Amino acid sequence: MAKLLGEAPARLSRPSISHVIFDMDGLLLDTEKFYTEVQEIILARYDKTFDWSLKAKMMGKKAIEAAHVFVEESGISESLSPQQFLQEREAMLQKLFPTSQLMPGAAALVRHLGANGIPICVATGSQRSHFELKTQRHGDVFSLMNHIVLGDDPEVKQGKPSPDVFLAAAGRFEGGGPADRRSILVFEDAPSGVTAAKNAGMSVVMVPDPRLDSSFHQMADQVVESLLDFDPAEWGLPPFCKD
Ligand SMILES: O=P(O)(O)OC[C@H](O)CO
Ligand SMILES: [Mg+2]
Repeated sequence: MAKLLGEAPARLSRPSISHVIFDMDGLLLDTEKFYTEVQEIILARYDKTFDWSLKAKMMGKKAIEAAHVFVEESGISESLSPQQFLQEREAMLQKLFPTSQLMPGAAALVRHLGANGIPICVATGSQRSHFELKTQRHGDVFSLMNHIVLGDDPEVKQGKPSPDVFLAAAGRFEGGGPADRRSILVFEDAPSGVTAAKNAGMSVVMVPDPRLDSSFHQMADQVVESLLDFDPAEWGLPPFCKD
């Protein structure tokens, strides 16, 4: 099976990458499954099914923005407000988040780029309280980041697909980051995140969940099945050492 799922037509003009920004949920950490699980439980109470077309519209967004999508798109806004939805899922999420695991290939890629002096950071829609719970067992990886920009950062006025979180992340690299934003490579799993990175003028590798409709792959510059399949050398980044 091909590990490279897609390639944008502009492959030959691919820029050389100097800086890397990682998304967190569903990209570095396997936390998207927790959101799916609790949202399935909540919708089941209304005799409704949580499916991947709704998931695609929610993932990557700030909590309150995703909550509006959830109650409106599922047709339960008369019974449950976005705020009530967030309160209800919070208790379940707080139990699940500390069990978060790294996605395949995440630790190796972060360590490789860090060891080779590539400036790296995280840009997530996740709020600080959730970030702390999700990363409590993964300080060794997250401590390698130059900085981490969270969804409740004052500079992030709007969540993804707004470019705010990626522009804030770029601006916090030494010297304000590279002038040519295309030389920043963003790793993302969510449609809203890929759009946000493109809105910020950056290059994007998408690592989508296989259940996500492939029409969402189109905006990404490259689509891979797993971080294990990413080849840094294709982007002018230091190559992995061959054993
Ligand atoms: O994918 P992230 O890291 O931007 O997180 C967004 C939400 O917390 C979950 O969809
Ligand atoms: Mg994500």
